[in-house]
Amino acid sequence: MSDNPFESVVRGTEGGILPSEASNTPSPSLEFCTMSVEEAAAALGTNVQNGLPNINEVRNRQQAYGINEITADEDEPLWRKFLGTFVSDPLIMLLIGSAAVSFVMGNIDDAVSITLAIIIVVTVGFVQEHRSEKSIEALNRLVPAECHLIRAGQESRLLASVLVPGDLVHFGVGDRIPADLRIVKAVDLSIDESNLTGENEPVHKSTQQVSKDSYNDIPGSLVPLADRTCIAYMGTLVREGHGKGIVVGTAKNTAFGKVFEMMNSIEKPKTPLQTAMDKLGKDLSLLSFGLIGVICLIGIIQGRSWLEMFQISVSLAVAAIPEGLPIIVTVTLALGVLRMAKRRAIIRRLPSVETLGSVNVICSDKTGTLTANHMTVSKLWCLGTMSNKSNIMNLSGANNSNFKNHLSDDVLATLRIGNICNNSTYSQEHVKFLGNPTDIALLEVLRKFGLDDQRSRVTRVAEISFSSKRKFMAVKATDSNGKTAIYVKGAYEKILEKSTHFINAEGKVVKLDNGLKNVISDSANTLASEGLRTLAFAQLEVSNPSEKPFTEGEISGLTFAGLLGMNDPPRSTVKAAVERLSEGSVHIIMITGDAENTAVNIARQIGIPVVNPETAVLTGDRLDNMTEDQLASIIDHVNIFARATPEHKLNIVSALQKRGDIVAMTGDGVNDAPALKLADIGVSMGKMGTDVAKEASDMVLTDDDFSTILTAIEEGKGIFNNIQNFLTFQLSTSVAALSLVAISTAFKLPNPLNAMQILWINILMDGPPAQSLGVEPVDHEVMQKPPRKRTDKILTVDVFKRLLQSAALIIVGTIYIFIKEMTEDGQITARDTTMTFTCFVFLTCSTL
Ligand SMILES: Nc1ncnc2c1ncn2[C@@H]1O[C@H](COP(=O)(O)OP(=O)(O)OP(=O)(O)O)[C@@H](O)[C@H]1O
Ligand SMILES: [Ca+2]
Repeated sequence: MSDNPFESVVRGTEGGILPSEASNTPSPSLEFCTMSVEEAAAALGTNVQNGLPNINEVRNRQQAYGINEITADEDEPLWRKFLGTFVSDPLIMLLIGSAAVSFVMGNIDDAVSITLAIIIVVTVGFVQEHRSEKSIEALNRLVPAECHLIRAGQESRLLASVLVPGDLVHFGVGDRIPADLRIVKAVDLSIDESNLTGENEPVHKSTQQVSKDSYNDIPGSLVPLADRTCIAYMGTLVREGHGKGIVVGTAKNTAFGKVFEMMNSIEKPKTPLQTAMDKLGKDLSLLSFGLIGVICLIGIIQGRSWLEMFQISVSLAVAAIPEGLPIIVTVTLALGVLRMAKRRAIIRRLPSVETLGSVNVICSDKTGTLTANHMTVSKLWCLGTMSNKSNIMNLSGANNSNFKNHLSDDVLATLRIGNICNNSTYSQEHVKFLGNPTDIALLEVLRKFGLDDQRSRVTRVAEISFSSKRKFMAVKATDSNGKTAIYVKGAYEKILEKSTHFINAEGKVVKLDNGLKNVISDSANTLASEGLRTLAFAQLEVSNPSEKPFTEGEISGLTFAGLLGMNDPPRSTVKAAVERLSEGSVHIIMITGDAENTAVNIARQIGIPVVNPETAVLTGDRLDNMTEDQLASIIDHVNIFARATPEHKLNIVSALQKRGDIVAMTGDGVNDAPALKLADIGVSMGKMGTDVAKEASDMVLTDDDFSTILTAIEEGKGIFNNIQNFLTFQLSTSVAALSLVAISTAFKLPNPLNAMQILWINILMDGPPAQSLGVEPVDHEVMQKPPRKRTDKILTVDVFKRLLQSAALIIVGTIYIFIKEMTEDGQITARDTTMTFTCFVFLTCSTL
C-alpha cells in the first residue's frame, strides 16, 4: 500500500501531520478546509461512502496516532504520579530516611509504623486529589463516550476514543463532534462552537471547501477557526441538521487540543501553604538536627555510650520532625473540601482551600454573579416620541393596556428590532423562553405592548452574533413584503457611533446631528445610572439582500430607533457578603461588559464603595492605553472595570499579582480561561460556565452566586486556623521532648525518657487527639482577621508564643515529677520512667 498518500503523511515526509509534531505544524483542520471532499478523502486514503477499507488499516493508524482523548495533563502513568508524590516532598523524604534508620537499628515496630504513616499521608492526598479531578473531568466530559462510525461500509456505535484520521463519522442534532472532521455531507447543518471560539451563534456548515486565495492578501495569515466552515470541531455541539465527516485530526491534533495546550502553558503559582510547609519543614529539620548534633556531642564528651546517644538522637529526630503535619494538612484540607462542596463551592485542586484564606482581592463578573441574571425591560426611550431624557417611559408595574396606546413608529421599530435581532427560542417543553437573558427580556416585553413574535414572518439571511468583545449583534432579514433590512442592537456607544439618522415618531428617517446625538447619549446615561443594562436599537434598509457580504465593517450609516433599559437586580445574598468581605479587608473589584453608569449604580446597591468615579472606575478603552505598571500603580483605588472584555481580565490579574496581591477571579466563557488559570483562585460558574472555564478554574460555584465565594474564604481561613492549632500542639510536644533530653544531658542526669518512649509519644501525638484539631468547625470570627500574606510564615509570633508556653509547662511539670520520683529512692526504676512518661503525656494532652 505504498501508493497510499496517507502513509507518506504518517511517516512525516513533507510537513505532514505526524502526531509528535502537532504543536509546530499547521493543524489538520486548517490543511483540510481548503481541500475538496474528493481531495480530502484521497489524502486520507478513505472513502466517503464506506469509510476506512479494513481493520488492518485502522490498527496501523491507531499505532501512529494513539487514542482520541484529550487529557489536561501529560500522559504520565498513574503509578509514576503516585511515586512522584513521595519524592517531591522533603518532609516525606526525611520520614523515609528516619524509617530506614529505625529499621537498621532494629526498631522494626517504629519502622513499620512510620512507613505506614508515610503511606497513609501520601495515599490520602493522592487519592483525594485524583478523585476530585476525575469527578470534575467526568462532569465536564466534552469528548463523547460514543459516536456513529462507518468502517468498511458497516455502521456501528463505538467509543469516540477509537477514532483515527480517515474514519467516517455520522452525526446529528445534539451530538458532540467526536474529533476534528472534514464535512462530506451536510443537511441544514449548524454547529455551536461557542466553547471553542466564544461565538454564541451556531455556525452554518457545509461541504464547500474554503478558498485559500481569499486569505492570501496578508502574508502568513491563516484561515481563522470560525471561517473553516467545512470543518466540524471536536467537542462542539450540533444544533441543527445532520451530516457526515471524515476524521482529519484526533486528540491533541484537534483545534480543541490546541486550546488545552495553550492553557497548560501558563504556570500555576505555588499555594501559600505549600510554600510555608516547605520552608517550615526545612527550618525545623535543620534546627533539630543541629540541636541533636550538639546533644549527641555533649553526651559523648561526657563519656556516655555511643549506642545510647545514637538511639536517643534518632528517636529525637523522629519526634522533632513534624511528620504528622502532612497528614493533618491533607486530612484538614480534604474535610474542608467536603464541607465546601456542601456549601456549593467545589474545589478542583486541594491546596486551593487554604489559598482562599490569603485572597485579598476578588475580581467578579457583574451579570449573573453579583446580579440574578434575570432581565426585565423596565424603561423605554425614543428620540422622536420622547425628545429628551425627562420623558423616559416607565414600563414596570403600570397597566398593560396603557402601553398599546403609545405605539408610535419609533417605539414600534425599537421593539421590532429587539424582536428580530434575537436568538432566544420558546420551548413548549419548558413553557418558557430559552437562551440569553437579554434576548429573553426583549421577547417578554412584546406582550406588554400586545405584540407577538414576528420572527416566523421574516426570513433571516445572515447574522453577526453578539460577543463581549463586539458588544453588538446584527441580523439581516427579509420580511413578508420582500423588504430586506439589517437590524442591530447593542451597547449604546457602539450603535450611536454607527448611526447617521433616526426614525421619528411618524416613521420618517431624519438626519442625526451632533446635538441630537448628545440628547441620545444623555438619555442612555440616565438609564444606565439607574443601574439598568442599556441597549440601543437601529436598522438599515438594504436594496439588494445578497449584494455585499455581511461583515462587521459593513454595519454603518444606521438609522437609530430607540433605547431600552433592563433591570437585573442584585442577588439578595450579595450585599451581606460584600460587607463581610470588606470587614476582612478583601478588596472587591467588579468587572463588567456593561456601561460605567450601570456598573456604578449596581456597585452602590451592593455596598461596593464608589466614592469618586473618576478614580474608582476604569473603562476598557482607558485600560487599553495603559501599561501593566501603570495599571498596577492605580489599581488599588479601582473598584469597577466597565465596558471590559474577557481579554482585559488577564491584564488585571497580572497587574494585581505584580503588587503581591492574591487574586480570586471569576469567569464563565472560553476567553476567560487564561485569566482563570493565572489567578491564584480561578472561580468558574457551575450553571452558566463553559466547560473550558470550569476546567481552567480552581473552584466551581455550583449556584453561580458571589456570596458562595465568601463561604469558601471563611472555610479557607478556618482551615488554616485549625492547621495552626495543630502545629502548636505538635511542635510544643517536640520542643518539650527535645528540651527534656537536652537538659538532662547538660546536667548529667540520666535520661528521663528512653528512645522507645519518645517515639511512642510522637506517634500518639500525631494520632487521634491531634487530628481532632483539624476537624473543628470553622470559627466565624476568622473573617474579621485580615487575609494572610503569601510571604507570612505559618509560624507567626502568636503561634510561637503559645507554643513556648505549652512546651514550658510540659518541661517543668515532667522534670518536677522525674526528680521527685528519682530522689525518693535515689535510683531510676521502671516506676520512675513510667511516671515521667505518663506525666508528659498528660501535660501534653492538657495543652490541646
Ligand atoms: N444579546 C445581546 N445583544 C446585543 N447586545 C448585547 C447583548 N447582550 C449584551 N449586550 C450589550 O453588550 C454590553 C456588554 O455585555 P457583555 O456580555 O460584555 O457583559 P456581560 O458579560 O453580560 O456582563 P458582565 O461582564 O457584567 O458579566 C451590554 O451592556 C449590552 O449593551
Ligand atoms: Ca514527630
